[in-house]
Amino acid sequence: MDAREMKIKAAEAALAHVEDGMRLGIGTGSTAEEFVRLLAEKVAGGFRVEGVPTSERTARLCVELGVPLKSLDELPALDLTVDGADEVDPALRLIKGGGGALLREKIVAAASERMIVIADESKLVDTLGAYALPIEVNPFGLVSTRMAIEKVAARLGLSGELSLRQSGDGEFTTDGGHHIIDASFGRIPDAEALSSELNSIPGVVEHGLFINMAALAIIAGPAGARTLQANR
Ligand SMILES: O=C(CO)[C@H](O)[C@H](O)COP(=O)(O)O
Repeated sequence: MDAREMKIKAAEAALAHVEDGMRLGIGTGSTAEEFVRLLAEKVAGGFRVEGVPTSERTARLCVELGVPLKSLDELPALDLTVDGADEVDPALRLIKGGGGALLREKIVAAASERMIVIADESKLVDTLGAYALPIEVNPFGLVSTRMAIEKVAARLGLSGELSLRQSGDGEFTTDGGHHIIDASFGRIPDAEALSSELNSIPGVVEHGLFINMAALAIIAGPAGARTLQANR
């Protein structure tokens, strides 16, 4: 089974949690897109859902495939969000934002009764941090914000390269008009402490640590999909 097939397996298993009439947060990335494709097939067969996309990219795919969309202001409380992740640890702490949508992803997940994460098994780790942590920052005062990130990281015994994400023609810009610093801290032993320290920096708009948000993770490997439950 190749990586795409594993993503499809995870997406299929997540679809089993979606009930007719649900208000759904719809994630971003290649795994979430497999979910959108499967959801669109069900919608074409008469299944009713209303989706809130977590990015312009996801919105475009939903429109193309006929998945009905609403804005989060129109549907401010959602039943379920299904989204991918860059890393998942055994406590279902996540690193997200590889696709640059972490701010809307976190807002949508927080507005949802439940979040289900779907991923292939390469995303499952013992400790978060091998994947560089995306930190969404306001373009104003970028150098000061970067220094503040280095300072809080050092207080927690973390260091590593902070690189401003680039796209083809300059700095990568998120759907909200911000930039992303990818922080290669390596192992993050205390994700909760890093999360609250980063939240205290004014120029940090949001970061990719999702803690106490996912209720279930559906992880697909060559033998099929298995479900991990959060112990809360
Ligand atoms: O957080 C994300 C986007 O901001 C994605 O969920 C994450 O990057 C995983 O993407 P993929 O399913 O393509 O591996």
